[in-house]
Amino acid sequence: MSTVIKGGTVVAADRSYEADVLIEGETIAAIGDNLAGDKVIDAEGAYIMPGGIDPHTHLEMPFMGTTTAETWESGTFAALSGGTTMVVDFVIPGEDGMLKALDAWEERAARQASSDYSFHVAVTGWSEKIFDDMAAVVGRGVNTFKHFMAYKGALMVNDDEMFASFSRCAAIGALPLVHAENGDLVAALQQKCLEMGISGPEAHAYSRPPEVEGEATNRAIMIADAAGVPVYIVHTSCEQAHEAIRRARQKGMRVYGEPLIQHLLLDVGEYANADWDHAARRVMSPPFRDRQHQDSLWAGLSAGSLQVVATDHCAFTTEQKQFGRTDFTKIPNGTGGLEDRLSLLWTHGVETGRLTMNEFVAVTSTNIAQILNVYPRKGAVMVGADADIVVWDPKKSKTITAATQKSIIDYNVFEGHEVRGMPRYTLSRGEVVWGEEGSNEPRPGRGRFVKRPPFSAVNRALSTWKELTAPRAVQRSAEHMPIGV
Ligand SMILES: NC(=O)NCCC(=O)O
Ligand SMILES: [Zn+2]
Ligand SMILES: [Zn+2]
Repeated sequence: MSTVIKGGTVVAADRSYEADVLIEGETIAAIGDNLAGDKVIDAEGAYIMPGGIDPHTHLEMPFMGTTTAETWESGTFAALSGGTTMVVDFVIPGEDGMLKALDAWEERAARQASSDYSFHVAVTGWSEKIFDDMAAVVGRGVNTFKHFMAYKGALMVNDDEMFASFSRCAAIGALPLVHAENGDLVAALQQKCLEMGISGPEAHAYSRPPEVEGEATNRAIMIADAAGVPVYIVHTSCEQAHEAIRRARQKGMRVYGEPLIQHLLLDVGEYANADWDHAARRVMSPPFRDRQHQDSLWAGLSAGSLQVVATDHCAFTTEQKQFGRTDFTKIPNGTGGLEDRLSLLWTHGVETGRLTMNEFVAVTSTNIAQILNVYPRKGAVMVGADADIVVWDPKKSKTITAATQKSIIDYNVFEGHEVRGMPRYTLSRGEVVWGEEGSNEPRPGRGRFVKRPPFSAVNRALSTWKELTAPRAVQRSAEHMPIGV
């Protein structure tokens, strides 16, 4: 059975051109003029783009004494409805270690996911077992490891542990990811706010100023440089962190920065809202910033110093947020955005001229696939690639509201935002899973795990360079040594 998408404009990361796209089974078989297939999908007036990849989600994740309420079933369905065809979710090891945690995540995802998925695994300490398990994790198709510099007393790792883990990543061809906030400082500033009697959600932003993020970002980059490994900074929210990334990249270091759609669009003023629930629903780390930081992030996306737009979809219900009713440090950290990332970025990026359509495709899909070493199987409209495609209608519009969203959370932090640009159809491996001819129901069990091999081109190049420039002892003959040595 073949399908042809007809009458649209293919928008890739490097160019746009008019063509039909022929799909045979699960893959793209041809791109060209006047193609024919058993089934026709109308793309007149629309753009044919690679499906979005969200590289940062937390579905059903145990965190801060509770578990994120978005399930694999609801989260991946919400993703498809917004044009995202693959999510990469964070596995957080418990007492049983990485491999058991990976088993648990795989089981939940395999049973429920409608979209394809992959994983990152967190390194939350250091031991011989973690050293060994990291190689086993890579053997199972996961090439990225997450490090939290914040969440003191829970997930946080120190500099020694990060250096050990980053060095291990270099050896096994993996990419370290970092949540960059100085966890000691955050803990001290949280305590200070509580002592001052500021216990509401507004204290969340006071306790995590941009400097705390900028310092940690710079430190993570320096540790990665010493270890000889590329590094990916998750949820880059401010100029200070962006500056550290920009500076490192100008020096030739292999550093990636990931702004979130929330940090691009939502303002720190949200935490001052008189309604406690409104403010608490927006508590995430790092917190929202002001306009100056948002402008810096937008500039980074067009300048190329930031490469990816994600969501860090980590969604808790209002009831869960209320665990922190009397103490902001107990409000579960996290917000959502998985469903609306593409429409919001299109509206505020492409429609305003901040981004070209090609840059939009790059930061929502292609760059991510390249960085995560799964390109061009994912992230490309190309012959031989998986037919994960969004037929994007730039004229379709909606007002975002929790009342109609696919996410099962009882609110949406973008409530009331108008967006223009939405999927007409979303195809996952050749099948319409959302749109006028789709069933528009979750398809639990349809999604597949996407293996990502180690040793990307960047890993290899950096290892080669590090080996060439490694410290070497100078061989000196006895006559050039001080007497007595
Ligand atoms: N970002 C956030 O507040 N929650 C999710 C966990 C993390 O990524 O830090
Ligand atoms: Zn984080
Ligand atoms: Zn996260």
